[in-house]
Amino acid sequence: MFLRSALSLWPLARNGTRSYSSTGVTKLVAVTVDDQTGIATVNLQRPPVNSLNLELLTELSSSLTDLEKNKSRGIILKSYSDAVFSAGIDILEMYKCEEERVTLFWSALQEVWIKLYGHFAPTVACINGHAPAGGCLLALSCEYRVMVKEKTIGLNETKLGIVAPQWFIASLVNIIGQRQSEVALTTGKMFTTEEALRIGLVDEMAENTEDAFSKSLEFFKKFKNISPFARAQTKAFIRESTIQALVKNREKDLKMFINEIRKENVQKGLGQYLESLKKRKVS
Ligand SMILES: CC/C=C\C/C=C\CCC/C=C/CC(=O)SCCNC(=O)CCNC(=O)[C@H](O)C(C)(C)COP(=O)(O)OP(=O)(O)OC[C@H]1O[C@@H](n2cnc3c(N)ncnc32)[C@H](O)[C@@H]1OP(=O)(O)O
Repeated sequence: MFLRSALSLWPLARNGTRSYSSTGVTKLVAVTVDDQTGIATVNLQRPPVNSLNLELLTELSSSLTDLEKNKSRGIILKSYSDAVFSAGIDILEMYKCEEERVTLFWSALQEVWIKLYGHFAPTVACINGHAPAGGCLLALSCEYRVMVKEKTIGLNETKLGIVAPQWFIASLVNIIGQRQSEVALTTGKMFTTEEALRIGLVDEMAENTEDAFSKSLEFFKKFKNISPFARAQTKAFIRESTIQALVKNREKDLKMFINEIRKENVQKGLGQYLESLKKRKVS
């Protein structure tokens, strides 16, 4: 009954799923909701590597708001690409950036993290490709991670000469603990899927995207006999202090980000990193 009335808020059904985008035109984020289960698939689709720019984050943020309003039964976050889940922040948002745009950009990233980390329904990252830095952050924000074999994941910020903000760090520490996080963050370690599974950074390994998706769906079955309210409130209690640490310091965090990326040595490093990306290829 509850499911029916919640789902009736969604746009027209098509082949057992409902698709929508908050702008009415699907662009960088496509959301489909399964009619039977009420589970939403949020597909990131910004070629070539789903790097996170202002437009993608703004769409993702409003999709998350819609899913919260429409009482989705769960979210699977995945990529349109079998190669890359998300390449993290679009370096062009940090390199030679205008103050107004970078302010909007960082605020949108904060907003997405707050909404995803605190989403009331169960969330799964179906990591069907590489997930460095901001890509890893999105995966860490979910409750469960299924990752396709032979990909890589990690917070590699120090390799770019930048510092992962406290909320990135907290998201990692809450999953793999302080010691493992310290080593990983200070060395900018990118874990293979197999390594990530061993340290609990991901929960399951999959053969391919299809396998990852079906394993992601299985996660929701764990809550079949659990009260949705009890589940959601427990999640909120567990995550509250981590979320509040950013919510209370958003302005300070924004200023720190802008100060940091404006430094001459950081700008130089980002420029060199962009150049090196253009020269190299990952198999
Ligand atoms: C005191 C502290 C206080 C505050 C904090 C201050 C500071 C800042 C914290 C900021 C946090 C940043 C987090 C980030 O997310 S930074 C981004 C890090 N991302 C990466 O390092 C990933 C880089 N990319 C890759 O490793 C590979 O591209 C990848 C493995 C994802 C995919 O490889 P593949 O071979 O499939 O593709 P490529 O040929 O490499 O790439 C295709 C084209 O895309 C361009 N590209 C890739 N990644 C990015 C990116 N992140 N931003 C912009 N552009 C990107 C790449 O150059 C290719 O372009 P073309 O050559 O085709 O033009």
